[in-house]
Amino acid sequence: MKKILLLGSGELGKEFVIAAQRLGQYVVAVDSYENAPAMQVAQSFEVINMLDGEALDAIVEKHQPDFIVPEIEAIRTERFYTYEKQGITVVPSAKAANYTMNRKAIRDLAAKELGLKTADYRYATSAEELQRAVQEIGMPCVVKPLMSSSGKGQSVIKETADIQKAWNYAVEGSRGDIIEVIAEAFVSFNSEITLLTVTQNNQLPTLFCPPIGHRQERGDYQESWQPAHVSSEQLATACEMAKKVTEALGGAGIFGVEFFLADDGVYFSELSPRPHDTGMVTLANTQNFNEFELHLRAILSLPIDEITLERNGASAVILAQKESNKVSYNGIEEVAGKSKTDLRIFSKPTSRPYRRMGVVLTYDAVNSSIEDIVVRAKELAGKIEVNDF
Ligand SMILES: Nc1ncnc2c1ncn2[C@@H]1O[C@H](COP(=O)(O)OP(=O)(O)OP(=O)(O)O)[C@@H](O)[C@H]1O
Ligand SMILES: NCC(=O)N[C@@H]1O[C@H](COP(=O)([O-])[O-])[C@@H](O)[C@H]1O
Ligand SMILES: [Mg+2]
Repeated sequence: MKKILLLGSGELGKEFVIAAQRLGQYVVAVDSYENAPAMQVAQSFEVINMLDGEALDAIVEKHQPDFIVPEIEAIRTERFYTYEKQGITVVPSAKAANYTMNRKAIRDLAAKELGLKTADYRYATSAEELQRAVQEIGMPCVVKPLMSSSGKGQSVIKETADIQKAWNYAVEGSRGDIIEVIAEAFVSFNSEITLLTVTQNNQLPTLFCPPIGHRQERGDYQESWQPAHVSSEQLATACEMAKKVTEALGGAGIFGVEFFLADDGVYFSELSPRPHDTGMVTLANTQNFNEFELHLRAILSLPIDEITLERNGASAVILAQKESNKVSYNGIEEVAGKSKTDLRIFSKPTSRPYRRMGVVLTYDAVNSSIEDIVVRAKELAGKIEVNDF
């Protein structure tokens, strides 16, 4: 049995812990608040501020884990290099977690070092610098804090009057201590995908899951589906780029590599060195192993014979509308009564506007219409109401 220190205990962590429990592992789930989803199913838990390096050191020292598995980006990841030197395996690697928590590190690696095609981009540390950046890359463009996730602090500049607003919004939405933003040329893509990529130990080959399509609003995913319609040329290009970037980051585990598919080619956007939110569609048993099981197997160096598409599926998010610390749900019975449908409520102890509280999962046979499955997921997610009790 291995001891896993899971840093971040949201919905993705919860499914990962379930996968770990099923293979007899021990998990200490960590987050900034009590009763977080993954804590509800782990053997043990800790509540700390993960951006506090000393607090991190203390729990690593206390639990002496075999593996540290980051589940969110907002962690004092610089400390990971030290843990790695102490002989702890940071998943997938200290470099992967550290580079991806800062958009600058991962973007420069992808675009400059590895030569992957990305949107044109500039960095800015003030509203004036942002103005210059916008002049250079043109409008519309997308502004994001260097440190943020799930669309926090992200906005689109369409005219000069938006620049100051975009700067203020990015600063407000920035996590961590760096006040700097990236401005990216707006890519008018036809679709976007997540390519779940599994790197393995012992010289075993990198594996790819069938591509996942998704739709985003406010920088956060609303529906995802698998498989996405992608031409074989585009898929081959995406796989090649995913292989390059995951190899450069090192280690074993699953990565969610995000791409924009446009008329002028495939753009690398960013990646998560961990299960991806859009990959929750694999909870509809679209594959022989879901993304959490794949992450665990890769970490433990367990064989993954192959990854196969078992059926088509979709996920649609259930969002809260208001703040509450007494959350309950209406409509579960109605959704549960539908065929080829399932759902997950994450059991987050509190809600706030737009907080993701659950997902509805729909599926059908491999040759069925993906469009119909997505429509069904979306419609059924709309039937679940997050309420006070
Ligand atoms: N340069 C761009 N051109 C067009 N759309 C973009 C661009 N950058 C981001 N977007 C849109 O915004 C979404 C969120 O962007 P991104 O993935 O960079 O944000 P994030 O905060 O890291 O989100 P998450 O952590 O949930 O992956 C993208 O999936 C895409 O729909
Ligand atoms: N795009 C990243 C992502 O989906 N992360 C997932 O959301 C949780 C935070 O949710 P919360 O903000 O509702 O606590 C994280 O812990 C992770 O599971
Ligand atoms: Mg993203």
